[in-house]
Amino acid sequence: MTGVVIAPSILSADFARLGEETRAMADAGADWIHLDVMDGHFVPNITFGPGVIAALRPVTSLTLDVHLMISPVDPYIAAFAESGADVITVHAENGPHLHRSLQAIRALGKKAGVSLNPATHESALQYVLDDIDLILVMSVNPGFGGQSFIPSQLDKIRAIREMIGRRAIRLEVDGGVTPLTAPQIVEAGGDVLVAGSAAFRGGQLCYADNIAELRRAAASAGAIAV
Ligand SMILES: O=C(CO)[C@@H](O)[C@H](O)COP(=O)(O)O
Repeated sequence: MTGVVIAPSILSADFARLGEETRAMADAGADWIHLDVMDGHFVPNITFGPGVIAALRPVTSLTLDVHLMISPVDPYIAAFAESGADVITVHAENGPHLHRSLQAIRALGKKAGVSLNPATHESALQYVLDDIDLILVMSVNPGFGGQSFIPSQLDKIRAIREMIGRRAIRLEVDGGVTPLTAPQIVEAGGDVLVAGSAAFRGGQLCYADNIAELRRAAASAGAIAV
């Protein structure tokens, strides 16, 4: 559980070359690959399904961190588990049976995550804390890359870090993560940084520098006031 994980979001990759982009990010020093699954219903955008994740599985041994922004989610959990996902995250806002979804993910041998939209209070996590491996704070409204970090989410990250206590739960933050916001996020308690635009900007020749810059920024947390 030590160290900050850098997880590039392939939402910002060149979709015509997803395999090559995933490999390039792995070679550039990424820790995990974050995959945003969107259905055009739970969020106003559509991306890809388990077939694409299954196609990327042989490309890298890095953790495939799958964020399901789909509703309903339960009928698709098994397909995403079979696709080779390592972590499967569902939304607390996604229906009345969050606990059941988390049980289903763990029963399939995968790590289970819960995500909260920016307007959702952290108390939604209270009764599932012993059923999860990861909490994902959306620091933008989900659907698109390139949005600005919503500062109010720093208080939520702090509150969730308190709630986690000594449990082995990763606290992931996604949306507007850049070398400027990363120190504040880590200072507040985030330990997995999902970055789309900041990781992929400039093309493949820049990926190693982009990852290194995010890592340096995360490591500088503590040297700043928030
Ligand atoms: O899930 C999402 C957006 O819904 C994110 O993973 C974005 O891909 C992050 O993009 P940037 O804000 O880092 O550009």
